[in-house]
Amino acid sequence: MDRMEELGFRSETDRQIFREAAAPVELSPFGLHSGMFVPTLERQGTPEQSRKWVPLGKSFKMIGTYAQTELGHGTFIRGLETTATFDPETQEFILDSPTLSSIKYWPGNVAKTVNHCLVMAQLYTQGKCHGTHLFLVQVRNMEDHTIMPGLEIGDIGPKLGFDGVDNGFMRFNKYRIPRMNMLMRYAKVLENGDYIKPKNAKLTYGAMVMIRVFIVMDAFKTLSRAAVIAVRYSAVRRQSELRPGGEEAQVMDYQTQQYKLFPLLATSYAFLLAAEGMSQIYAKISSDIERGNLEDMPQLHALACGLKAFCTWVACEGIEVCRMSCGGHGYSHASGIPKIYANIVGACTYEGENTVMMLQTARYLSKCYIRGQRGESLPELIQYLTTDLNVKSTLGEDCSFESLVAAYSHRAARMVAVACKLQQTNKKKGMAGHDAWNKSTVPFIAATKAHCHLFIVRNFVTILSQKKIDPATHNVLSQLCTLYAVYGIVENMGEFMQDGYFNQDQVSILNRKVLALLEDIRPNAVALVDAFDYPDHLLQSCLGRYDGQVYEALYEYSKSSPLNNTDIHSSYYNYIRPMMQKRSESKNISAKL
Ligand SMILES: CC(C)(COP(=O)(O)OP(=O)(O)OC[C@H]1O[C@@H](n2cnc3c(N)ncnc32)[C@H](O)[C@@H]1OP(=O)(O)O)[C@@H](O)C(=O)NCCC(=O)NCCSC(=O)/C=C/CC(=O)O
Ligand SMILES: Cc1cc2nc3c(=O)[nH]c(=O)nc-3n(C[C@H](O)[C@H](O)[C@H](O)COP(=O)(O)OP(=O)(O)OC[C@H]3O[C@@H](n4cnc5c(N)ncnc54)[C@H](O)[C@@H]3O)c2cc1C
Repeated sequence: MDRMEELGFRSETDRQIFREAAAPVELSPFGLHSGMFVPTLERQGTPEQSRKWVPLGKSFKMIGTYAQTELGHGTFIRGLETTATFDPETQEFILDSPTLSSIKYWPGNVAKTVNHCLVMAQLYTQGKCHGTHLFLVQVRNMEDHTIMPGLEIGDIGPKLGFDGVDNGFMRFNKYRIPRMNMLMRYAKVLENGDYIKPKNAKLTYGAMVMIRVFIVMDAFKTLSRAAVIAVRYSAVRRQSELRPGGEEAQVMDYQTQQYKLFPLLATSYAFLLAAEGMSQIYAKISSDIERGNLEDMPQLHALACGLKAFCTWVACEGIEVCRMSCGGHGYSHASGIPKIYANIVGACTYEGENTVMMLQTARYLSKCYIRGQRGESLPELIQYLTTDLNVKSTLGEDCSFESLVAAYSHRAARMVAVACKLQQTNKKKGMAGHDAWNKSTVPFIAATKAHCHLFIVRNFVTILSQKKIDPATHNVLSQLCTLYAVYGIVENMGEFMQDGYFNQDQVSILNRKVLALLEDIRPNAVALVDAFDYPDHLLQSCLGRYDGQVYEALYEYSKSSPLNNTDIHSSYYNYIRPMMQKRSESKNISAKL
């Protein structure tokens, strides 16, 4: 913190980069404080509350986290059971965990680190429940860090990853906080207990929308780091004879290795641009919301949910491909890839379980489809839904950006239409609305993935056609953009071909194009990963070192293994030698027998 002040880091982006460099492998125990707790105080508190609390948070006098999930509920926020009951006599809220399943469970850094939490609880006043709201709760003594009376707090135990984060549990026993500790920017409880409702109940969910936007950038960061490691290692690693009798080949010269890695390299660039595009959309719509214009709130929610789910799913699958493309050394922590995977794969679950998030986007697409069918105007990002589905592809040998975007638009429009028609058929069969929806959610998930895929391809193409980029760089980025789009079609050909959108010649063109692009990208592959400019300190990888001294690094890494501190391990004296002695005695006995 002090070091950031010394360095004059003011922007949150710079501070985030510094924090990542300071804790390159383990996630910072202050990540939720800076990334969720402080921004939520800023966005959900009244101006007075923000003025009072935000400086304390930014100066780390107050260290907090976001405590919403309970043992019994994480996804279904409306089902949360923690209660906050207003007591007009004392002007306090009484927080309580009425059931075992209501115990807060998972909140990061709640176990040992933070002294405050933003707690999501069902608000009761004048005997009526008004749904979930956020409350600022002090959980530890500011003098000696002991747990406040009326609270039970602890760590939830080992996890797949997130080792730097003390995820904890927290139980309230009639725990009192001042009335003014309810975040009251959008909803209020007056001194007499009257409840003033917000313009939209989902404004309370704003913190999660913000983090989902950040997670799209996390998907880029983690996938690109794994790609850097795998591509650099593939340039160093020589294995097997590509030409009989010749020298062992760089594994990057095998077409299969290129087909594994280069589309992931292209995806990394696509996700970086998508994350920047998503952030710009978030900045614009969230500022509209803060000024009271909620018109585009549904569109923001739908886009953030969909991209968060799509990008984390693809990134996690891609990181695993990078690990496996490094052979045995990829499985070692020396590669740096297992830790990258373990720390990002949780993002498919937290901040909104991916399937549930995709269904939120699907719900929005379903409503837009109906509006489109009625001839109503649609937001620009959704206008493809009115695409004429009778049109066939004009794709030629050049696989132009225009023909590729048209293909993705057609695929998404067709799949949304199929899912919506199934939902409508279910209703016509007499199903209740919720059953008609549930019985069409599998096609809706597929359609929503196609919707997100279109956003990323179109965004990549738009940036290449709008931004001023030098011709050489533009040429290489265009190769990556074309590879990302063509690879996506080849790998999902059924969805593009189901209605005969492509003819057989066009399918052959696409299959040839994806292989030709691998050869085009091969000469620039290392330069394209070097361009991410991740320092070795951040990658923490013997395989992905900039200097390529992989075997020297692996040997030094292995020698540093704690098991090498002694030549003979205590297990020999405690177990192996007694076992061997027992065997030899029993052998003598059997020999005598
Ligand atoms: C799944 C959710 C969104 C369901 O919420 P619910 O209240 O049940 O709403 P409905 O599904 O009934 O939808 C009603 C209506 O509201 C719209 N809507 C929902 N959410 C939002 C939103 N955030 N912004 C705007 N609009 C929203 C929805 O589209 C519907 O609109 P209609 O026009 O169709 O009526 C909700 O339960 C949810 O978000 N669940 C996920 C919980 C979650 O994300 N938890 C995260 C906890 S913090 C964490 O995980 C931290 C991790 C560590 C780290 O980040 O490092
Ligand atoms: C590493 C990590 C860190 C976390 N940090 C925090 C934190 O700091 N603060 C916090 O409050 N929480 C935190 N969480 C909790 C996290 O937010 C929840 O786990 C997440 O929201 C998923 O909810 P759940 O666990 O109830 O999953 P569930 O919803 O129970 O998921 C189980 C299955 O049910 C399915 N499902 C659920 N609802 C539906 C539906 N409507 N339609 C279709 N399928 C459905 C899901 O798709 C999934 O397959 C963290 C979790 C992890 C893993």
